[in-house]
Amino acid sequence: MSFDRMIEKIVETQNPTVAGLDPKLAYIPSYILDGAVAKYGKTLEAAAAALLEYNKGLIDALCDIVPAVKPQAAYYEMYGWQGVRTLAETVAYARAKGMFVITDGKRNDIGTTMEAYATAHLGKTDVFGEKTEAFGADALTVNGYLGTDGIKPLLGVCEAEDKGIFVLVKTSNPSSGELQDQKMESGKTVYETMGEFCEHWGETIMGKYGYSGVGAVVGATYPAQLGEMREKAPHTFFLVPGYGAQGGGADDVAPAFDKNGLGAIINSSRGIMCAWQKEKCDEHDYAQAARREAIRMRDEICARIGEIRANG
Ligand SMILES: O=C(O)c1cc(=O)[nH]c(=O)n1[C@@H]1O[C@H](COP(=O)(O)O)[C@@H](O)[C@H]1O
Repeated sequence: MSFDRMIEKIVETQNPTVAGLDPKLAYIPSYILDGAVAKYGKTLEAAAAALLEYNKGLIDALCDIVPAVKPQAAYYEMYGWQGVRTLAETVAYARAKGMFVITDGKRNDIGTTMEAYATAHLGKTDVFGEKTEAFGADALTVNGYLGTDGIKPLLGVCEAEDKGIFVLVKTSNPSSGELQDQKMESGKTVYETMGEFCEHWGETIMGKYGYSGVGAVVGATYPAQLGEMREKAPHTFFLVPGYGAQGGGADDVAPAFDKNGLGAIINSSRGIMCAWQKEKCDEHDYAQAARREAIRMRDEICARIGEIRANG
């Protein structure tokens, strides 16, 4: 019902980061692609099989040092139902390896439809009287801009199934300020107001470490807002994308953490997935290159957190 399981995983691995699994065929070594095409031809089935093999390699290489993965649903939907099957298989594989799985779906709709999304990704679907996990993630990214009735159905599922949600508050993209930075009649910005909603929505699903099961997405590309929101939303755990490929670094993400070095999990997708291409190493070494980048990222961020804690 909260992010306690994720926090415990972060503490166990001493690593407040999440590896994004946003696979594209262009990132996948040719030996994997060739094998899939030899088996299935140039089909969606082949693409989906290649994605799965690539993801499994990454998960195997990361699962003992990185607490969580974040597959972004769009990269799987791009390959039709075959791709969506790979999403489900990726979630199951990562969970079986002990990783906390955040499905990045950014879902949003009216209450009754959100109930269906909540059931699909976090809950159990009623199949002829039998309750079965459909996708089975641990957390889901959602858009809260439809208001409370869109979020409420998720809270019930989070409480019953020990799951969490991350609500978009201040996104990492260049245009995020167009709407999110606007001042409302209250004098507060839109993102600040959404942060207040997160604090409120989370009240009924508080965890033992002071954070609720309602987290917020706040981008690494806006460090000042990260620091502002850390103060204003003290019970809201942050998912922080924008490190690496979007330009964010350790200094930028540092304000996301509380005085105990908790409170945030930093995502890198392309930075980790494409490390082998950046390194220009042998393609068979792609997963170990991802591991090297994940270790570099962890050490850089942990060193920065250590400095902050040392300086009070
Ligand atoms: O919800 C997200 O994860 C998200 C929110 C946001 O504001 N910005 C953002 O980049 N993301 C996601 O975080 C990932 C960033 O990927 P990289 O830029 O490759 O590290 C992608 O899956 C994005 O969809």
